[in-house]
Amino acid sequence: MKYNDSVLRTPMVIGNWKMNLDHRQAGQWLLEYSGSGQNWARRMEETGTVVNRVETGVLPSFTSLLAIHDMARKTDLNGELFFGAQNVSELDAGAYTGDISAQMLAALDCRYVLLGHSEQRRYHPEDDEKIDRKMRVVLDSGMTPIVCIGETKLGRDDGIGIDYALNQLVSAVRLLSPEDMSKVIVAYEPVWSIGTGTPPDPTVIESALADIRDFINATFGADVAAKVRILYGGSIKPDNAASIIRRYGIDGFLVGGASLDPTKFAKICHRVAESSVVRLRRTAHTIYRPGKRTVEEFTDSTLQEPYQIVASKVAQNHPDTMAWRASLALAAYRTVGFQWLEEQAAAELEDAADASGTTYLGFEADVLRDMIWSNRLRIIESMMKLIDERRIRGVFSIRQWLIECDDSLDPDRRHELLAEEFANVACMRAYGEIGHGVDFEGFRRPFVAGYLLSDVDTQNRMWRMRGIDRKLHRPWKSGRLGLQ
Ligand SMILES: O=C[C@H](O)COP(=O)(O)O
Repeated sequence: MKYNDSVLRTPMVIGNWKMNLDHRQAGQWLLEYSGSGQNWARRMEETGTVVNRVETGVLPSFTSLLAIHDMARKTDLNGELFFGAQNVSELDAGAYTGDISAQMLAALDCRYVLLGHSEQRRYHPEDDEKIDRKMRVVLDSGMTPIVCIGETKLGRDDGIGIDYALNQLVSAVRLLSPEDMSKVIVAYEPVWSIGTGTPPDPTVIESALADIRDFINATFGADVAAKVRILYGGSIKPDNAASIIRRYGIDGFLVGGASLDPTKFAKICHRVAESSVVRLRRTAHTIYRPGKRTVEEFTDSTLQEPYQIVASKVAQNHPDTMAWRASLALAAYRTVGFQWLEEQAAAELEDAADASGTTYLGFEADVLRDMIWSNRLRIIESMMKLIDERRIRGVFSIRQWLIECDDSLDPDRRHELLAEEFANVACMRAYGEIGHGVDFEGFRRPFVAGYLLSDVDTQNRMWRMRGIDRKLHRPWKSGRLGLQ
């Protein structure tokens, strides 16, 4: 598995209350959140939706920390909602009027300490050197630093957005060992998006976070890069959370304004939990091509005889179109390297002895599906190669992704569809049903489509895979964002 695979990390949502909510208001917030906030989790459990756990936490002011600490114990939120501080002194103890030490925060059971927030950098003499010392004391006290980085509007206009943020990260983590670094959380917050209601385009966030993770990989190695959670912060609201979290490699949010309202905060957590379903299991069901939303359209425009006829026949025989979408999906898998999928599945199967379930090419269906999922980046790379060689054309994607992309769906409906999609194993069933009558080799070369199990921006990913210098990639400047 690759270090940039989101499935490796638990997503998280952290509310930064800044200088808001005194200790009484904080108590009230907690009561309201424990009512509204937890309902979504229960609802998802009741409907049988498997969700990845979302780690949630708040960063109250120093004066509210004790109240949150005590209240969390009294409500059923203990262990469900964590908390931390918005800053800390880099010094241990002594005559430092107005400072709060890491030891004091640890004694309050703080889990996180926010470091280097742009408002601290702006309104206080918070510099990179101080931040790296703070990082040390926080880690030594057993807490988790959340280090904020992000460019100003000036940096963005100059086209040095992510480089500016990366420089901040370089100095914040320069004293850390790989082991220390793996405990750190990074929050990318472009300063110009904080409190403005205008986050960057999701594809830009995705690209920035990928650059940050690439840097961590290059500096600390792939194991560390796979563990570090990278959050986005800046104007996150319930309305935009879903479209951002579904992008590749985004591990959650640092939420300011919206976290002051417990209901909004809970909704954001809900959106992240829903997305985590998709992040965990993106089974393949759909052939999709931009502008051609249905499989029928895709087939009519892309497949040639005799394969078009085969596909249409399958469709007629399977009014549940999901089934034949799945057949095409599997044809695509087969196109790009079933051999290594089979090899890996075989290795897995040595441990999974139960051969009594549905089998596919001798493999237990769930095992094979998981193999496909966990190796999807490799599949994508193979597909990219085939696209480059012009051996396949079109774009291949997944039904969950389509559902998520469909802005006409209201959140409840989207949730229903995702749950339904997640629950079914049509992919494997369909193959079992129709596998005998279809000439998969026939599907192979001319058309079965290209971009597999991927929610990444095609253009960016291709560049990255080809090792193109990211400095040449200036989405900030050129305004060329997203899928071209
Ligand atoms: O720490 C949180 C960020 O500064 C984001 O604040 P915001 O959500 O109000 O834009």
